[in-house]
Order: sequence, then C-alpha cells, then structure tokens
Amino acid sequence: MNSSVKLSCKGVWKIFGPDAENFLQKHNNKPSSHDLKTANLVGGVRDVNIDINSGEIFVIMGLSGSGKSTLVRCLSRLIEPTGGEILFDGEDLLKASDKEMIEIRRHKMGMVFQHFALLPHLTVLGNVAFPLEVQGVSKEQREQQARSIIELVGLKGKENFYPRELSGGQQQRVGIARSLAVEPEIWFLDEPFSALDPLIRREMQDEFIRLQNVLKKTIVFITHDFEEAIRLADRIAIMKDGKVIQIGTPEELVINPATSYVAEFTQHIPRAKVLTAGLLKIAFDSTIETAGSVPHDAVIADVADQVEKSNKPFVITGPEGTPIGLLTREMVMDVLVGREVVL
Ligand SMILES: Nc1ncnc2c1ncn2[C@@H]1O[C@H](COP(=O)(O)OP(=O)(O)OP(=O)(O)O)[C@@H](O)[C@H]1O
Repeated sequence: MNSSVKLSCKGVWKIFGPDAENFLQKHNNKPSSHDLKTANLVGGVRDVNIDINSGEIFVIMGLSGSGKSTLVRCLSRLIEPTGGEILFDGEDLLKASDKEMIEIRRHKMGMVFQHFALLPHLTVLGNVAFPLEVQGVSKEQREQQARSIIELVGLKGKENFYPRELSGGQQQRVGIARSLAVEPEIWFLDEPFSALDPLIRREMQDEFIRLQNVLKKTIVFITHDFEEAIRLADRIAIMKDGKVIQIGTPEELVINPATSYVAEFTQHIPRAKVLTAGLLKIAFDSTIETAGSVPHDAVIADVADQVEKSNKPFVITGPEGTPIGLLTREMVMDVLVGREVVL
C-alpha cells in the first residue's frame, strides 16, 4: 500500500433493507441496479473505491440522495457497511471491535456536521474542551488546549459566551474547534457550511483554507456545491446513485468530465478558476525577455492581473523552481473570455 494513503476504501457497499449482506454475497458483491430494485433494496453506497492521501482535502460531491453522507458515515463506521474493506493506516476498520472503534473515533477522528449540536448549557470553552473531558484529560490541560484552538478558529475573547449568544457562523466555528480539540488524524466534514448565508459561507471557506494551511490534516469534506468543492479540494469524487462516477483534481474534472452528469456541474465554472499555469504553458525560451515568474500550480484567475498588465510573457516555474514554460497575456485573455484553449 502507498505509504501516503491514510484511508482506503475498497469495494464498499451499503445496502439498506432486510438481509442485505446475504443479498450482496448472492450477487458476488456486484448486484446491478435492476437486482437491487427487484429485491426492493436501496443501494446507498455501491462498490466505492477511493484512496484518501495524508494531508489532502478530499471532497465528496454529488446531488441530494447520491450517497455522500452514507459513504462518509461508513468511513467512520457510524453506519455499518454491508460489504468491502476500509483501511485506516492499513488496518481494516471493519475488523475493529465496537470498543476499539469508539477509541479510534474518540482519539483519531474529528467530525463536523451541518446540524451539529453544541451543548447549550456549556460555554464556548466548555464545548470545545468537552471531547477532551470525555478522554479523561485534566481540567487544566483541557482548558489550555481548548483556549489555543479557540484562538486558532478566530474566537478569542468569546470563551465564556454561551452558544445562544453567538451568530450561526460563530457557532459553526465552535463546532469546528470542538472537532479539532482531540487533534484528529482524519477530519470528516459533512456539509459544514451549508446552513450559512453565502457571505458567511465564503468567509468560513477562506478560514477553512487558512486553517488547513496550518494544520495539514487529512480531510474528507462533503458538499453538494461544486463551487465550494473546487475552492477547497485537492481532489474531488463525484457521486451519483451511490456510485463514484469520477475522481480527479478540480482541473481534471473541468477539462475532462467523464460523463454528462459531471459536465453539468463543471459547465458553469469559469475556467480561469481551475486551469493552472502549468497546463497552459508554451515552451520555455531563454532568449525571450520576460516580466517575472508564476508557479506552475497557480490558478489563472490568481495571476491574470499581473500577466494581463504586462506585454512581456511570464516564466512558469516547475515544482523545483526551474523554468518549464512561458505564459503570455494572450493565453490568459483566452481563458478569461472563455475562448477555446488548445491544451
Ligand atoms: N436509513 C436509511 N434507510 C433507507 N434508505 C436510506 C437510509 N439512509 C439513506 N438512505 C438512502 O440512501 C441514499 C443515499 O442517501 P444519503 O443521505 O447518503 O445521500 P446524500 O448524498 O448525503 O444526500 P443529502 O445531500 O440530501 O444529504 C438515498 O437514496 C437515501 O434515501
């Protein structure tokens, strides 16, 4: 197994309905939609294979009912999968006893849900420190840890407020802080910002990106909003009817959607927001005068201003910082106005 894989999901199924395990075995772990329908069973998650790498933000995206929540709950065994394997650091989670599973969740997994419940009778400090209390951490130590996380999520000064005294966005920050209190190795977030209004939601996304730059957690993030997915994701898995239809970087999905279902999500996304400089490059030529440099993984929208203002091209630097190509103002303009770009 690749050492950078934190969580691996192999042939995972969740079938709702009676006698689902026998049904799955009887169909050699490959029942069709027709088989499921005939047996009056619901395929919540169907033969899902994904590897989530250490330190990445892996987004699971799909319309309502596509199986996102069921899959994520299977990954932490809040729901028992009907079949398949889930390897966490190479260990099969499905073989862990209930007691072991509680310990793994308590110490290694962080979870944030859309409608998470803060404890109303506890202050912000009490809420954030709560999971540490459950772990048996001393009062002094848990409060010290909680205070530093509260500061990290931008709530310093609100330690003694009660949830009812906070805005929706602030409450969500408390939920995030609480889930981080145990320093989870893997962090599951199921539509954490969906209930927030668009401005606050964007602010929380920025905050989340800032946090991840500091924490570098392994993250599984669910959303039904493709724009949110491309803002946050290193990679995205698109789900439909319980199946994963395509996995790729935002750029790969936009450039090469595997099906018309994926294309429908991607068609309204401005290409400048996902195309990276490295993909657009023309050959490097050291005799051409240049105006500066941009990294290969910079998104066009982020470098457009500077490149567009200059009549000299920019050098594109590769992962090692060496020149790998050139980016011209014309290329940037083509992307910005939506002209077809030959890649
Ligand atoms: N306990 C259950 N019993 C029967 N069917 C269920 C159960 N839970 C979920 N399902 C079905 O499994 C499918 C996937 O549901 P799931 O909630 O995972 O989708 P989702 O993509 O998370 O949707 P949403 O974005 O609306 O939360 C749906 O068809 C749903 O009706």
